[in-house]
Amino acid sequence: MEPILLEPAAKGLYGELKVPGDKSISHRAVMFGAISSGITTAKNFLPGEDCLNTVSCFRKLGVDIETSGTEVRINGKGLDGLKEFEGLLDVGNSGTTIRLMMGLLSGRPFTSHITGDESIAKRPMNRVTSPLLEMGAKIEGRENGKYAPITISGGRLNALTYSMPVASAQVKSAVLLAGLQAEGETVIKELAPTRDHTERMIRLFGGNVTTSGKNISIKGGQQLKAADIEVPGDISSAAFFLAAGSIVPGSEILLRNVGLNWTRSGIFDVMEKMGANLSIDRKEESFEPVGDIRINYSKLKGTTIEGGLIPRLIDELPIIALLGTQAEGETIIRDAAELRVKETDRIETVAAELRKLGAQIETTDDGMVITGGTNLHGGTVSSHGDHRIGMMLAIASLICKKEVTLEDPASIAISYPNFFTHLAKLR
Ligand SMILES: O=C(O)C1=C[C@@H](OP(=O)(O)O)[C@@H](O)[C@H](O)C1
Ligand SMILES: C=C(OP(=O)(O)O)C(=O)O
Repeated sequence: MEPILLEPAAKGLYGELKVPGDKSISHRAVMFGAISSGITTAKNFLPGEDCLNTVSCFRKLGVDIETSGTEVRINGKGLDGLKEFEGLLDVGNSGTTIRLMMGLLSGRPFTSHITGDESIAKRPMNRVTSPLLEMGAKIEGRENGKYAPITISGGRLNALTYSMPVASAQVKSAVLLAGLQAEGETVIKELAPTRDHTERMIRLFGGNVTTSGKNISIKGGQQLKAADIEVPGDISSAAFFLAAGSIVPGSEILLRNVGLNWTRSGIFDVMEKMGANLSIDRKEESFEPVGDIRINYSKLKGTTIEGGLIPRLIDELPIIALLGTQAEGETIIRDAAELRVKETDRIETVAAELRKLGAQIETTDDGMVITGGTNLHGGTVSSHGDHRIGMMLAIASLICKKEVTLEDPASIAISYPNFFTHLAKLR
């Protein structure tokens, strides 16, 4: 796709939006629908490229899945309904798809080959390979199973007690999906709480998983039953408009039906600490909490973001860095080395691209130090194929003195296909 020219905002952003369905929950709706028995329907499903790749992989594994816009119907035949696919299962750009599928396919009695794009080929898979090997799976990949393409010869698994070396919902979910098929009880010990959509979904599908402090346990041999799901709006997508509303003077934006799961809502803690004018109207809770969020422009102040807060806002750190450039004083991000192994090295990409617009950001091993109160000028920047970097830069362009040319804007469709239509609605 051609670069796109983005004009600064002439006035405040105003209006209301329903952001698309949550990416993490959409992936899991397809996966759990596929391994349960009966018809699962998901409404407000995210038709972004990552989730469509999950659909395509499960179709290849023999699951009948119908999609129509944001509605998906999955005809699950239980775990045994998955059939060997001799070709390549291609996850595209989606880390969630490859890592969760590795856990699931480790317990299936056939061989699977999983691959993805250039970015996936650079992301570490050993964090998943290693507990799965301990459970008895046979996994091969480049550099001793560290990188995709990955080949899994699945079969009987033994339960495992696993202390996670990183705070990662993808690793936790992969081990849970393997644990669901293993002999005995698998116990996962988390370093810090990470998103708990897998645990919630297992319960919604009639399974049993227990959480006690940082320990999560699951017994093998459970059969899951189909469920009907209404996917909440994605808080990680909402975050771009929360940021826009709080840095473009005169703005007032209402975001409806956004997921408010505590394990994902660290962005609220940070924005409140920065002095953002944010109010949340919580709705009655279903399997995931949802509500409406109103944001008004206000002056921000710098803050420090670290420790257990990081996994609760990991995907929001690029847009939080932009907030930091506009706040009074310094904003410091620490303990976020995980950013280096996302779609791009998000510490270096955020800093390099925002510097092109005039920001002052120093990178550290595990974060950034962002100087506040900087005026951004125009320029040419790139998403580097990373959807969150692309959206962050598009929001930055609103407060730039001159136009911004954004290269590789197509990547935004990975998680937010109608992002530019929504942005135009608010202008
Ligand atoms: O489980 C998930 O759906 C996700 C977990 C996070 O990754 P990690 O588990 O690698 O932290 C997050 O960054 C990703 O966007 C989605
Ligand atoms: C890191 C992300 O996704 P994934 O790991 O699924 O590629 C993301 O969406 O920001």
